[in-house]
Amino acid sequence: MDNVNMNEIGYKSDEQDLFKKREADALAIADSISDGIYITDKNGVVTAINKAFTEITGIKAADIVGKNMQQVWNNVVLNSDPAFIEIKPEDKANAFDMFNNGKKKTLKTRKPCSIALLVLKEKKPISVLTTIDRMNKRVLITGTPFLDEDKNVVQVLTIIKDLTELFVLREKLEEVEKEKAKYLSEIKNLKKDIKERQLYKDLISKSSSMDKVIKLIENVSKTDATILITGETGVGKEVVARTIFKNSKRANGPYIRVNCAAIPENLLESELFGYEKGSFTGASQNGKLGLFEMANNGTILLDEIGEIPVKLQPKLLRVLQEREIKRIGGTSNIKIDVRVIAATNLNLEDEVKKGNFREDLYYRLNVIPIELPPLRERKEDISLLVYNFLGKFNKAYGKTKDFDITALEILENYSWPGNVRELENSIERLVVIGDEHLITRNTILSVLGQDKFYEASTETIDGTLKEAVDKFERNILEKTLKSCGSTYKAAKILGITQSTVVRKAKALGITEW
Ligand SMILES: Nc1ncnc2c1ncn2[C@@H]1O[C@H](COP(=O)(O)OP(=O)(O)OP(=O)(O)O)[C@@H](O)[C@H]1O
Repeated sequence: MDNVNMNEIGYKSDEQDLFKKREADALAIADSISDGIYITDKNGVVTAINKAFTEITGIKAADIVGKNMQQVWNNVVLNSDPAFIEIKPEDKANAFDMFNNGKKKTLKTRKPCSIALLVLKEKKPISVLTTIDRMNKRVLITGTPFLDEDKNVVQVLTIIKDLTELFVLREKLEEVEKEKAKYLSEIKNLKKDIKERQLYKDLISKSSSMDKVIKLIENVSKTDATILITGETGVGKEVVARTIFKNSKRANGPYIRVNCAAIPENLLESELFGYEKGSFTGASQNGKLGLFEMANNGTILLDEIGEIPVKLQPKLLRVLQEREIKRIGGTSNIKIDVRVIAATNLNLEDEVKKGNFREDLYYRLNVIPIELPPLRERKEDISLLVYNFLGKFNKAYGKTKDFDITALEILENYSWPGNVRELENSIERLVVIGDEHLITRNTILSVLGQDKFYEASTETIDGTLKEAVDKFERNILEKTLKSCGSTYKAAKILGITQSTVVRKAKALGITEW
């Protein structure tokens, strides 16, 4: 610990001896502790500092010892510290929280000044939290007065506790806590997501157009409204109907699917509405429960509704209007509580115009229309469907097949006229056929047929055969080069040499990929 020559500050020699003796021990102890210490006399002159004081404040003994704190403050400290936050002695243990909450104006802030001088003035212990900017430190400074018998301050002991590391740790802890909270909420959301997706697990999609459909499904599932699902063959109309059923309050009731196109016209009526015993030649002696009755308290899907014979349409209209059926040969009406979902790949408005479908029945069915877009209009769904089907069929056939990037690209670019059904069947074939682990573009072309994937190039071409062939070649070469990014890889995929790829690309004017 560095201290001042006692003569210089006016101590008598016997006082000096006593003082020095006592101090010698105290100073040795002071140097060994990690808190910064400085002592000022009753005039505010610094009489001693310890080593930690210099380490924490950067102020050397020569700059401070023997000098008045006001002078030191003016020369060294002033302008470097922001406002002091005063901490009551009893709050010192909670200095961290005090500092963080200090910005909340609940704590008294003081104009930066020398704590020793402040203690001299106010004659009481004072603690402040502040920063020493030039040392990049956060500190708790506590000044304690030593009073004589007349309550005059004879000395001030100021201790500077370096809290920087603790603050850094505290901040890190807070960051970790925040991260933890973020992850916990993410996990919660994920679980919620998975739970929600569970309801839609049969309906795989990520396209925005299918998102809209899912939103609509969510909204209509909870109602009993009649729904008409339209869309090309294989787009997933049945999947949507089943999803609505599973999410409805009728989920525990029956779900009956009737393919109106698959049942012969003369049988459809008895299938739908049932018959009383002996009501017609060949009828069962016990009569028969119709599908509407079987679906009571549940849901009936009238698939391929566009195919329902005109003769039967008034009877169906009556069921929708009155919510009751009459069995063939029966005399009484039977009340039924069935939610009706109809699906078709025909344009029912056209069928109405052609006279094949009753307009009133169309309106009764079309209360909530759900139109499913064809797969070619939601290409974003293809990769997700591909990998889902790949997983499904790998599991089913005990395989571990995978697609390479060129394979996925060719699948994404195909127009899939048979929609998801065609895609699903294609993936099944690709998994079943062949032993190679990796399904490549070539595998697809050979298993599923070249022609179908080159349909885009079979459009009518004006010009000579050579021009048509060139266009076709350029198309294939360009796409392959773009998808794999190298002439070597393209050569491998297309089954030609790399020099042929380079020569053809040059001849066909393909310069970038
Ligand atoms: N979004 C989807 N996610 C997963 N599988 C789907 C999806 N859409 C359709 N499928 C699958 O595709 C096949 C055809 O679907 P679905 O029978 O629902 O089509 P559809 O539109 O009713 O066809 P159709 O008009 O020929 O009756 C089914 O095996 C079904 O599981």
